[in-house]
Amino acid sequence: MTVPNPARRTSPRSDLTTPPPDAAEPRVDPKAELDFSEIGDVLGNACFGCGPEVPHGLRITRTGHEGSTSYGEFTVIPEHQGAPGLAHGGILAAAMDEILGTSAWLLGGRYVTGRLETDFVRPVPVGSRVHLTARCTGVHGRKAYMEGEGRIGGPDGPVAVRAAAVFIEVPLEHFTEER
Ligand SMILES: CCCCCCCCCCCC(=O)SCCNC(=O)CCNC(=O)[C@H](O)C(C)(C)COP(=O)(O)OP(=O)(O)OC[C@H]1O[C@@H](n2cnc3c(N)ncnc32)[C@H](O)[C@@H]1OP(=O)(O)O
Repeated sequence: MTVPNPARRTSPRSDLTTPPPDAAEPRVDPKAELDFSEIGDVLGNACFGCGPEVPHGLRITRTGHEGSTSYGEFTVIPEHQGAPGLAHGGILAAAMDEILGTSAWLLGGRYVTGRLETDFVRPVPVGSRVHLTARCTGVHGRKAYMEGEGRIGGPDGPVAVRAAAVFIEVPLEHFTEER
């Protein structure tokens, strides 16, 4: 297996996903926190990322949070393959989108992914349990800057994927208007 060179893989962040100097510190909304711990499935069960019974979905379990840092896990199943025996990169990006979106949710607004940048650091074999972490690095207007990583086998396992993103706050109509 190819060994990644950490010196060349410091961060997926670009200027677009780096908070500006005058960004505010993230503040967790107590009501969103309540959603996280007591409702969990507030968005329904159809989500490809976290729906517990979506066929071939990621079925990510949110395992906890500390401030805006959130944690989750999922298992790579054969239907998540790209190259034989290995997770598809799009699956790993979707997993990062989900956990980054979870941290954005904790801020209390309704956020959608505007931009998602991903570094694929090492291959992830089918059967792996992937441990996801995400956090908010700053808020500026409607923009929430996010970053996170996925590790193989445990919270201290080797990093397989890193992501940085900017999420944009949207009104409720974003989800309800007819298109
Ligand atoms: C416990 C339960 C947990 C629940 C946890 C739930 C987890 C769910 C996770 C899944 C999340 C998703 O996948 S969401 C689905 C994927 N995403 C989408 O479908 C979004 C599609 N795109 C859009 O609808 C739109 O482009 C928007 C809303 C993103 C932006 O449009 P807009 O509202 O007109 O805003 P606009 O004026 O263009 O931009 C507002 C500001 O954001 C910046 N901005 C906009 N787009 C970008 C961009 N790509 N990259 C950088 N910056 C951007 C602009 O420069 C501007 O900055 P400034 O001028 O203010 O400085």
